[in-house]
Amino acid sequence: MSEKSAFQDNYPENVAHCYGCGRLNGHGHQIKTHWDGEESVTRYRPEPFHTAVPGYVYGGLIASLIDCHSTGTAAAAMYRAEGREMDTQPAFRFVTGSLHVDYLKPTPIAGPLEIRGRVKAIQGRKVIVESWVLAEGVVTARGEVTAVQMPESFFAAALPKPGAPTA
Ligand SMILES: CCCCCCCCCCCCCCCC(=O)SCCNC(=O)CCNC(=O)[C@H](O)C(C)(C)COP(=O)(O)OP(=O)(O)OC[C@H]1O[C@@H](n2cnc3c(N)ncnc32)[C@H](O)[C@@H]1OP(=O)(O)O
Repeated sequence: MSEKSAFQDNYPENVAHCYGCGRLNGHGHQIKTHWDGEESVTRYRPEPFHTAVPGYVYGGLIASLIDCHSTGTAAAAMYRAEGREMDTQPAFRFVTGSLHVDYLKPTPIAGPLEIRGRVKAIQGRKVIVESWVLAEGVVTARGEVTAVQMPESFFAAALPKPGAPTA
């Protein structure tokens, strides 16, 4: 069942607001990623305002797509490694420890992009994922992400402290 839903559809609510992949972020990219055998795949259609040089995609968007595609792949890979469905608890919540992107060719803004990923290694709490961006079947960018399972302290650090200024 959850192998058919997108990885991101299974994110618990407290990690479902990410600008790149959160289904609850109405301003975000809301990417959707699925397994395709041993690879993960996301399809995304850039908007005209995602322009860098006219006709080509802004590199920050490409980095964002690689980032969230890869962190989602990391989480899904942990479920696979444990033989668990993605909607079961406890959830494997990941954040980006490092993000590396090589821009190989200009990425045309017309038409859909495909982001594909593959797990390079699962090492304790971290998963290393390599991902690449294809436009019309041509690889235009390649990335590597080290995704790390969030320590419990992550949420505490993210929340405003009682009495702290809010603006
Ligand atoms: C699928 C279905 C359901 C899924 C269910 C939920 C899924 C949920 C997915 C949510 C997807 C959201 C996707 C948001 C994508 C962002 O945009 S996240 C925002 C950007 N990232 C951040 O803000 C992270 C900020 N950094 C931190 O919070 C901390 O530095 C970290 C990354 C959590 C690491 O802290 P820590 O765990 O205390 O660190 P530590 O114990 O020293 O390190 C753990 C391991 O990670 C390694 N590591 C730590 N930092 C780095 C680094 N920068 N580079 C390389 N390795 C590193 C360490 O070397 C160590 O490795 P080992 O020694 O164990 O081999």
